[in-house]
Amino acid sequence: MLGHIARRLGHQMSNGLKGMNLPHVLTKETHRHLQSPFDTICPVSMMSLWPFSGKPQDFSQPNSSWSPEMVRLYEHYNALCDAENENGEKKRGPWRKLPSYDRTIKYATGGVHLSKLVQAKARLFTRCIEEEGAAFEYVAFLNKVEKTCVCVFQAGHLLEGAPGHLHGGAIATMIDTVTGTLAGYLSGPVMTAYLNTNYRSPVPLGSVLLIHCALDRIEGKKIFVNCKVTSSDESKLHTEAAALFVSINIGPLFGTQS
Ligand SMILES: CCCCCCCC(=O)SCCNC(=O)CCNC(=O)[C@H](O)C(C)(C)COP(=O)(O)OP(=O)(O)OC[C@H]1O[C@@H](n2cnc3c(N)ncnc32)[C@H](O)[C@@H]1OP(=O)(O)O
Repeated sequence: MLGHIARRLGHQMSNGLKGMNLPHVLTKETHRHLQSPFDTICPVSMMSLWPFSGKPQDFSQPNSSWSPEMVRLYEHYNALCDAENENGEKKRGPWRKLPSYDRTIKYATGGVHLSKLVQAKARLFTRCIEEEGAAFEYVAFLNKVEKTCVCVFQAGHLLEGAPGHLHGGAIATMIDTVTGTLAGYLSGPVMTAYLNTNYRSPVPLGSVLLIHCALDRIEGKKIFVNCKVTSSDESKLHTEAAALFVSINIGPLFGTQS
């Protein structure tokens, strides 16, 4: 959700804004992002990545735990990121693969409720387990034309709820993550106000799922997003959800009201 700000901040810092008040920069970024929701999406290789310590790991790249179905779907959506024009030349398609790191803004100050120790150890919930394949393996793609996001998700063995099946909270976590990512790319920093989830059929552990999210509407500060979780061939509906995100001023998260 805040990854775009980290990337943009990196660009600004490399251009000599070091020492600027961070919340002030972030607020400016929020406004800039609101005006131009998609132009911050760029390939990882082109990003300036301060405030990460070095080049952060993109966890949404294939690893050895990914099943053939997971890899197939990754390659399918990855291929949609490139398109050909009528002359057969390659150009960027409407889809973008979104990188996924284990933190958003690694060295940002603040987290007003956190001790420095906790702050230093903080990790994005879905990226907090180091064993590949054990929990949340996923990759998300964003379609800037359709204002949709699709996530390919492989549910690992540490996510058990009912015996042999995926925990409902883990499903909700992924829905929150993907709908929140879409809302964030559309409107800048947001927080989940509600997430209404209907579980239609249980998900066997180890399954590969598709999580399709689409913008429903934006009303002022409110971004409404709907979501469907299906089997990888889309024949079985597992979960439906409707989420409301509210645009926020992220200053308070960093210890200031401005
Ligand atoms: C890359 C990874 C992405 C991961 C994404 C994960 C995102 C998260 O999980 S965030 C964590 C969970 N969410 C939270 O902790 C949020 C806690 N709640 C809050 O902070 C606030 O209530 C917040 C920000 C949602 C709204 O507060 P605030 O900005 O003051 O909004 P407020 O002015 O009260 O309301 C704005 C509008 O939203 C509406 N609204 C706010 N909350 C709700 C709600 N729960 N239900 C319905 N409508 C609501 C209000 O009625 C109002 O509508 P209108 O403009 O039509 O009058």
